[in-house]
Amino acid sequence: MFSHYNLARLSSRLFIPSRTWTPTLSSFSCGRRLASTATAAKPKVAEVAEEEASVRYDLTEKDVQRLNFQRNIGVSAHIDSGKTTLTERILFYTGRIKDIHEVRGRDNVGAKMDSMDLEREKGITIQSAATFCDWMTTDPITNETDKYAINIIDTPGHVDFTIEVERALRVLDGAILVLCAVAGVQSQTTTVDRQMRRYNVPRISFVNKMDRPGANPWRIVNQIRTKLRMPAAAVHVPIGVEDQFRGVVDLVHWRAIYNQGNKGIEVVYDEIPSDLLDLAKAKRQELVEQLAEVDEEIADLVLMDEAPTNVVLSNAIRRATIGLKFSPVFLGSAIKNTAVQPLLDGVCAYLPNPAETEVNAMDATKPASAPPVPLSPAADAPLVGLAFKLEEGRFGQLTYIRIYQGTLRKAQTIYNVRTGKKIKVPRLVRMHSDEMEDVESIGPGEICAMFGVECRSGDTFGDGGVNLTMTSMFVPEPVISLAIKANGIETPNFSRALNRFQKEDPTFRVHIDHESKETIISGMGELHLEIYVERMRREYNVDCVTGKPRVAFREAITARANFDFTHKKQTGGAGQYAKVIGYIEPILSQEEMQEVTSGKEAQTQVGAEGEEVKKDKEFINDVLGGSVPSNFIPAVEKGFYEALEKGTLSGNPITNCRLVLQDGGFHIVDSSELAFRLATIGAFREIYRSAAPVILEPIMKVEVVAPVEFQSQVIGGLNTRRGTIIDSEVRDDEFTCVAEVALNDMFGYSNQLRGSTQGKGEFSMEYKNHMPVLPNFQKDLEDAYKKTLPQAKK
Ligand SMILES: Nc1nc2c(ncn2[C@@H]2O[C@H](COP(=O)(O)OP(=O)(O)OP(=O)(O)O)[C@@H](O)[C@H]2O)c(=O)[nH]1
Repeated sequence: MFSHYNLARLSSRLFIPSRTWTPTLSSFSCGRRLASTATAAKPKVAEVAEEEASVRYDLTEKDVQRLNFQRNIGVSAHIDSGKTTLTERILFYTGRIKDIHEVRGRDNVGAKMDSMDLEREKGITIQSAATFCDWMTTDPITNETDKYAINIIDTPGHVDFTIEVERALRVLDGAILVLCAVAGVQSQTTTVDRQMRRYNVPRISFVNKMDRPGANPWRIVNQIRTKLRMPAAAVHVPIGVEDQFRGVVDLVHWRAIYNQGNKGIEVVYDEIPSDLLDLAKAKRQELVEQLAEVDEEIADLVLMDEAPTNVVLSNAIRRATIGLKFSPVFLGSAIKNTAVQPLLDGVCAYLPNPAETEVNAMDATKPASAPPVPLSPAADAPLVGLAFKLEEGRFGQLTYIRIYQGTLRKAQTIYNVRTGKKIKVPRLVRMHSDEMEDVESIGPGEICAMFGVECRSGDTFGDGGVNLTMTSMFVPEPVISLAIKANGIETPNFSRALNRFQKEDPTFRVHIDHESKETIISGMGELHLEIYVERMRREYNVDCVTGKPRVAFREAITARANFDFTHKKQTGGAGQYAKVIGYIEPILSQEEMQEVTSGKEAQTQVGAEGEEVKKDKEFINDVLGGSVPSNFIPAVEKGFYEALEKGTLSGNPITNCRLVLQDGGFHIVDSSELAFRLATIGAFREIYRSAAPVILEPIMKVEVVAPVEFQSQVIGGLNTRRGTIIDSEVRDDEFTCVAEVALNDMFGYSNQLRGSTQGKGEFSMEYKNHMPVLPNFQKDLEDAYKKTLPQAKK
């Protein structure tokens, strides 16, 4: 048996090809260093790592052999960069599909990974799709061929479906960041970059669309360095540009790579064309220099004026990539079937295997502050798996699960750690987009799906051996909402569909407005909600009428206010009596609040019990001496959270608020849970205005791309919408402008942009954060809300 940390040494003795690990002590120690870098954002890992080595389950030789040739990767990018087109090629070259079908292709089949009818009609990816394939790669140094098993998740690019990217990255070990060779780093690229950083996901970059007029890979490499602040260098030089693009120079192994045969299926290696030799030498030197900035071994060689060998270079790229310090940049054109296979070789060579990613869980039996428990991808260890995505399939609920530790078997009894419920796994499948393959068991480090298992997205499963729960993923707050009702008589399918979608997608929320009795759905954008309304019609046969989309405003207090409130009611029979004393205050400063809402830190987390823990709402019980009996404290807490549901300024939920209960009073007969709940709500409403509340609105980062001649119209249009221009870039005949605009000012923008650019402008927007509205607008919102209140209507 071998300890987890001995993996590197063991690998060297057993089977690891030279390109994946340098079998020396230095690679071992580097592995440790990288592990701690990779988990820098997670608490107390360093302390734990030292002690926990003995707690970790040992890996067997079989484990190591399997894990070394296993990769779990995601393909993420800005909308329309070519992720689905690229994944289609990957599936074709790995033999997973027999032919290539294009997104919006003339054959009307559509790409494999866009399996929903809606996706094929709209030509966009809505849900992430999982698949797996095997890739045979030949080591250019040893000439040995190895088979790698790759799980791939293709994620949507549109920001409205950002949760799909979020949950995919949560369970992946590495990613391909796709960029367009013309547009480069776009708004959604920065979002994906942030998400990759949040989950410590190493990435290789792929500059796609090298065949497009205006393709310029060097500008894109530069943008990765400056805009994403990620040290990067190309590992390829293009052979031919734009429509002449026909292959790449491999700078690491010093050779030319071309595609031949049907749809580029054959990879041909050749000498580097003589006219590219100088450029290739300069770019290899640039690669070495960039690596020297982040890797000691290469830095030492550079200092001694020595050139690294191909093996040394390749190992350094791997180390630095896994260490989240560097991104190698590959070039290609998915649509022209050029240089996709070298990217697959790059996935195997430079992205980590499941054992190289440090993963921690929380002990569900201990408080949240207890140190995390590191997991080990050993097949014989107790099972720990995370359900990261739910989907309604033809045969019931399909639950996607990533196994972190142990083995999941068909017919095995497993436990949902949150609910403690026992479940027998009825059916286990490996997913290939909408098709599936039945399997008997799934080992650690793999992704599969179970049928007929009731759970929530984010639940952890175990086999009873350990009681561990995985930490949560970031769930952004909804920015837009609309009222919805069935067209005609409401059937049970109406609520069935809404329940289903809420369970699948944590960014989709449903609530009933108690005053207007309307059902309100909220989400990440108009398209997001539109897709669900359409799915209700198609999948549940429910035609819906929707109201006008409304911005999801929020309220927040900005100052502390003390309360001393008595709730008293005497109406004949038993009375009601409760007294509460304490204060409310903001938890975070304005700046901190903006950080939280922009997702730099997880705002909504799932605690040990699986319940949502809102970091921006907190109740503290500071009562001493029993002035409020302990059995009434939960009622005070409940009342507080109830009061937060609806602020009295505009009727929107209140965030960033802490209530501290310090004192109170009770009556031996008349006090009850109801009385304390009502007393807290009363106290809160009474002093709310003294806590200087403000209304917050979602601010969006808007990116517009249009031909240069329309630049002034576009900027003028954004200015009239009170936008702040934060970046703009002019390329040959196109320009990009990035602005921050309040979502409330963005309604109707697509029509305006179409009109002012003769239909040639495009825009995308993503949620940035919530900010206080201007005082006059706050007054308008308050007045409008007052008119909707029952007393105003009388
Ligand atoms: N010129 C050129 N066009 C490409 C290339 N790859 C993809 N495209 C085109 O770009 C468009 C978008 O491609 P998709 O594969 O749907 O992009 P995506 O990133 O998956 O899109 P979403 O999932 O909706 O974000 C399609 O019209 C493709 O044909 C390429 O290498 N060169």
